[in-house]
Amino acid sequence: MSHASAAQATVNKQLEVGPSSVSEFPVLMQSTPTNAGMPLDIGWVRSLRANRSAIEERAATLPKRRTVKKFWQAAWLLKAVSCIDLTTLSGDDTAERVRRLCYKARQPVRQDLLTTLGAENLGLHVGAVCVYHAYVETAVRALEGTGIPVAAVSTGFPAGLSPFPERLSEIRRSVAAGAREIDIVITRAHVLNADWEALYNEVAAFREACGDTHMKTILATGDLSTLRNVARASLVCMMAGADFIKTSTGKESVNATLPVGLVMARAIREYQERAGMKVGLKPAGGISTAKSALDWLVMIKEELGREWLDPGLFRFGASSLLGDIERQLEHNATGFYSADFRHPVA
Ligand SMILES: O=C[C@H](O)COP(=O)(O)O
Repeated sequence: MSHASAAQATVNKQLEVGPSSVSEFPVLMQSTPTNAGMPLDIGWVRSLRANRSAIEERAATLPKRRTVKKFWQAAWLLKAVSCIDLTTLSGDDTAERVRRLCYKARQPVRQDLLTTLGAENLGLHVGAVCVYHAYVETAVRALEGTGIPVAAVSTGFPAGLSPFPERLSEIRRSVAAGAREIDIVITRAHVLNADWEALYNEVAAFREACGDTHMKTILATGDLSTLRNVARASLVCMMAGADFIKTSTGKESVNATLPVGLVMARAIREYQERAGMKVGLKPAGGISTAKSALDWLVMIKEELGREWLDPGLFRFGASSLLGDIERQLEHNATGFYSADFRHPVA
């Protein structure tokens, strides 16, 4: 067995999964569309309900159901790293910051820590680097030869209110600049007005503009008012061809929460059961601790199964999560916590 296979086997064992396969880890690069979509089924959309108190209760118990400790915790955290869309979406972004982020994306965890954890042969890197259109080319150049895709936020991110033709051409420009993943934002008013046809047509047009490029659909759930709206909007976006549904832009006042994630995960499950297609989930916004990353992974494993614990079907959109995970991995490796400044991201 090669070093990489041995490391793979260890990680898989610690994730309590079946036979080891080196193709499962390091990172799978599924950046081609996975969801063909289907015609809008308005009856199905309107049939979706969400029982807030049951969902909140389930979300509250999830983190207590599985405590992931010691080596098992390190394996789960390495998996979390492979699922991060390492993000910078700030008004003061610079080419230099984006290049530093890309450098971190290639080597997300210090080599000495990986060696101590026996994970030096995993070829670990993050799921993608996520930037504004203005920095797509910079990121593509900085990641050349790594296989790490660049994701661009698009369609008038974060509000999604620029003129429709501009939103379409923004997608096309980012694709032409080399983005392999496009994170679009929906028009929240379509959801709030229950205009499912308008939402479907909008997302289907974005899908077409993306061509073969992987499309993540940001619902901005903090703006959608009810969990029922979250469930219905999730389903409409999947019917319109979203490869991933993503919770938030990171700019709403409430971003990724476990109850919202649960509703979206169940919509994904229902879509798979009835339409036969697998759609990914990307919680984004405010996920900044190793503990919260583990809570999300546990939720995904419980609701969607081991298959979804993979960058092809699950991503964290996060600007500051990686530093805390690396710090926790250092604790796993050495028994000591180090200061935050020892784990800079960009
Ligand atoms: O899509 C990613 C989010 O904008 C990142 O949000 P964050 O800065 O709160 O981690």
